[in-house]
Amino acid sequence: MRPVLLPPNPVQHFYLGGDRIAALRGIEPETDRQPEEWLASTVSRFGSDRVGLAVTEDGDDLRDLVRADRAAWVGARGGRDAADLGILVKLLDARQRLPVHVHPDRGFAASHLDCPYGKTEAWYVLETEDDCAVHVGWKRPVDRDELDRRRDAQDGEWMLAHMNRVVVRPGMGVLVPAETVHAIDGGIFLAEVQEPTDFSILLEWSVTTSTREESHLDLGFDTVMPSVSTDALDADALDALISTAGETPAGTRFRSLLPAAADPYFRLFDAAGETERREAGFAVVLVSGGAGAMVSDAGSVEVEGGQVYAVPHAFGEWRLTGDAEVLVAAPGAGWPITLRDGSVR
Ligand SMILES: O=P(O)(O)OC[C@H]1O[C@](O)(CO)[C@@H](O)[C@@H]1O
Repeated sequence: MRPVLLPPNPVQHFYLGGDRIAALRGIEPETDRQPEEWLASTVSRFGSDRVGLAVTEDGDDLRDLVRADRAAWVGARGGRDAADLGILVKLLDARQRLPVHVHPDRGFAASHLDCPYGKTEAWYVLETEDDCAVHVGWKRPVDRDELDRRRDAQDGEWMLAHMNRVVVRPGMGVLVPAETVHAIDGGIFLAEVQEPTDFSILLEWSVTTSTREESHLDLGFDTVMPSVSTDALDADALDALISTAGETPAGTRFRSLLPAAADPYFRLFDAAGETERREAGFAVVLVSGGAGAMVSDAGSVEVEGGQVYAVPHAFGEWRLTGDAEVLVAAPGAGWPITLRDGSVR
């Protein structure tokens, strides 16, 4: 089985952006609020059963292809359901600051949302304007009642002033554990790898087209606020969430781009040129530049900058030839066993 080419799959959203995705993927944005593309997604937006789903060039839902031949796509038993690929990959092209928001962990999702995944996520910075930052975790512990009041007053300035501000550069990776407050400045273009859900708690809906009623997962703030951490994320803990491997050029080895703490959830690598062989396994490949081929015993696929592929396990071990550069996203180490054994929160 060979990798499947995926046409652009832009997603309309509640924040501005999308021109850099359009340029990379060779499309005209339909609106100025098209800031995300969901790559190889077999999950849809919260509240929708279609938006976000990847469709192949032949018009098939990737979800249906995976369901029909799970062993070939995933090569392992288990997962949330027959279409589960263990990760969701997005391009995220912000032209305004994203709202301060939070995602639940697996325990909360299991007990309130009937889902074994939470939404731990990680960002890999592709491009940024000067002095753009991400905002991750609280600098000091915050009081829960005060946070409720600031949320009700939509006091985003207070929230940001209490959060860690990290100026980013291309090639930086940032892991955002579930329950951690976060926001992304306008001007940043990144690849995001996350657990395959769309569970968000918006603390600051007023800078978006979203409403308060759309901000608490239909569960009410009283229910969701306990999954918003009010603890401090201190300097050492923040350091452990940041990687800088990608600030030097990609080489012929598949190089891990995210902090080690991301490994149980998802992995992201880059490589370029005539690469070493990569193990078999489901992967999402973004060709970030150049041209070449993905080659395995199952065949060869010509690739060029701007393309996205879903690579099935049954493609086997593969390598890159030519002068293409790729980003490769893969499920976490030990997945899907880790989904049920309670070792990942
Ligand atoms: O999860 P929401 O509410 O769509 O938030 C907007 C975006 O923010 C992110 O969580 C990044 O912080 C994206 O995964 C998401 O699409």
